Amino acid sequence: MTIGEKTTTNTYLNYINGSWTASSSGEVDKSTNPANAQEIVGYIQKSTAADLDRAVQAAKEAQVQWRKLSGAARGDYLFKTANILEARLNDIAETMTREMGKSLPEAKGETARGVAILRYYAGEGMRKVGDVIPSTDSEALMFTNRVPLGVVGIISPWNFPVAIPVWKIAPALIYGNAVVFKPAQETAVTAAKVIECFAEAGLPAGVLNMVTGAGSVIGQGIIDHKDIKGISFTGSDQVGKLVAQGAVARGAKYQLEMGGKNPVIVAEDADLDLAVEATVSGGLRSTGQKCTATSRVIVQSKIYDLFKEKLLAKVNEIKVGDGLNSDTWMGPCASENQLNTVLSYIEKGKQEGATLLAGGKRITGGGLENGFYVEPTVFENVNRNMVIAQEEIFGPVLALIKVDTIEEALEVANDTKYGLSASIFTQNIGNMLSFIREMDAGLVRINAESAGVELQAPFGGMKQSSSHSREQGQAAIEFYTSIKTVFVKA
Ligand SMILES: NC(=O)c1ccc[n+]([C@@H]2O[C@H](COP(=O)([O-])OP(=O)(O)OC[C@H]3O[C@@H](n4cnc5c(N)ncnc54)[C@H](O)[C@@H]3O)[C@@H](O)[C@H]2O)c1
Ligand SMILES: O=CCCC(=O)C(=O)O
Repeated sequence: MTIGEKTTTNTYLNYINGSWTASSSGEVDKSTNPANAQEIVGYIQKSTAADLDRAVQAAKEAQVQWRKLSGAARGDYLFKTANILEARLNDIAETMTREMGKSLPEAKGETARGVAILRYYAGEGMRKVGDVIPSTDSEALMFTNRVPLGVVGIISPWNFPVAIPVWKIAPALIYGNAVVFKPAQETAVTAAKVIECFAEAGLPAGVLNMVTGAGSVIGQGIIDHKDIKGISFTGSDQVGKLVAQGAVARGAKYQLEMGGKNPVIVAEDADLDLAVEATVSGGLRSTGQKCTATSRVIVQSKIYDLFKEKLLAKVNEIKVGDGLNSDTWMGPCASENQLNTVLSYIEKGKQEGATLLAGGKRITGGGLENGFYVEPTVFENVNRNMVIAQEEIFGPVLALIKVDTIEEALEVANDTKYGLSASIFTQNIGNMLSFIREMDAGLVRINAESAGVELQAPFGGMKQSSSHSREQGQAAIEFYTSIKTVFVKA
């Protein structure tokens, strides 16, 4: 520890074959608080390929019995886990805020979402998994059944450290798979606390394993491991492409959920106060670090000036600070790397000729000097080809783009490689229908912000935002199982 660092630290271990275990490397990484880089939240294992191997072997052995349990019996473990997570909600949410910076109310909301996801998938153990299909042979019975993949590898990002792991682990388990989970190293303490809930629920040893460590070692190890039959990945499109290439090379199933460059269209007939509220919330909550965050604000020229004035008034009211403080609306960027990425995009925007209307700088005063804070930032005079209109920034930066017509708005909205989420504010049914029909995004929202995912509905993107698969709701069964068609004749 260097001088000035403070810690209440615990060291968090890997969870392998039902035991909390130190890495064979003997090395740990530290997880620090982005609101105050001198505070260490915990130490986490810097694992090796040998640790991963042990986890995969344990999962492989445990899956043999796990898949034989009824869906209801597997569901019971998820119900128990949900109750434990609910009882620990405050502690886990606080850890999340300390580890990645989002405000405590948002962290509590996310943890509560984790509880609801567990209950949803616990119930899924009692729902139908197949269909009876008429055979051409009148004496035969033909139907479909679903079988688990075996061992699945789960690789998750740092921005939703409870919800994303849970929305992958819960369906994987309920459909009879065993899991090897690699969380983002930035939020591995929160992840360990979530896994503690599964362990406390008495999940059989080996069914769920967690191995923390570098993406290039443990993530790549999951991609390459011959005994991992499916990989569910959420993260950047650069790493997602590596997952896809590696999985295809060895014939493993894979699922990718990646970035977004999500637009909101504000039509001239929109309720402007609602549109402003949703743009600020959708673009700047969680410091803009949601894959569904609004980053392009496409506004019809007739109401552009009024919308801009209202938007800037709201943005200027935002209170930035430590997410644990009750008056904080927006916390820091999740890491120094993330802060530097955001600042470099802001510089790029200025160089390309966009006009800075608000923010644009790191915040170092008022007790925030040890954190990775950036001002909520708004640009105008952005054209659709600029880097800030094309690349995912993953920070609190809004780019205003003026258009004349809804047709032009849709054309601009679709003009990126991404297609995750999008929203429109309008009262005109024709505009709504055009948007629903023509917007290339996996999630389209009318008169609602671009962020906000419901656990019972399919979630995923079009174009380069995803592998065209869907997570959550009943859609999850498509990834975590294979269909077996059964023909029976006495
Ligand atoms: N579409 C969605 O559902 C969704 C949700 C949340 C975040 N995201 C995206 O995630 C990104 C931010 O998260 P991030 O910075 O953690 O992403 P990232 O791609 O850097 O990391 C994601 C995970 O991949 C691991 N990883 C890194 N290198 C690897 C490698 N070579 N092989 C295998 N695994 C490796 C990381 O350790 C981490 O666990 C953004 O692009 C965001 O849009 C998408
Ligand atoms: O970061 C991706 C997930 C987004 C999400 O869960 C939400 O918008 O609610």
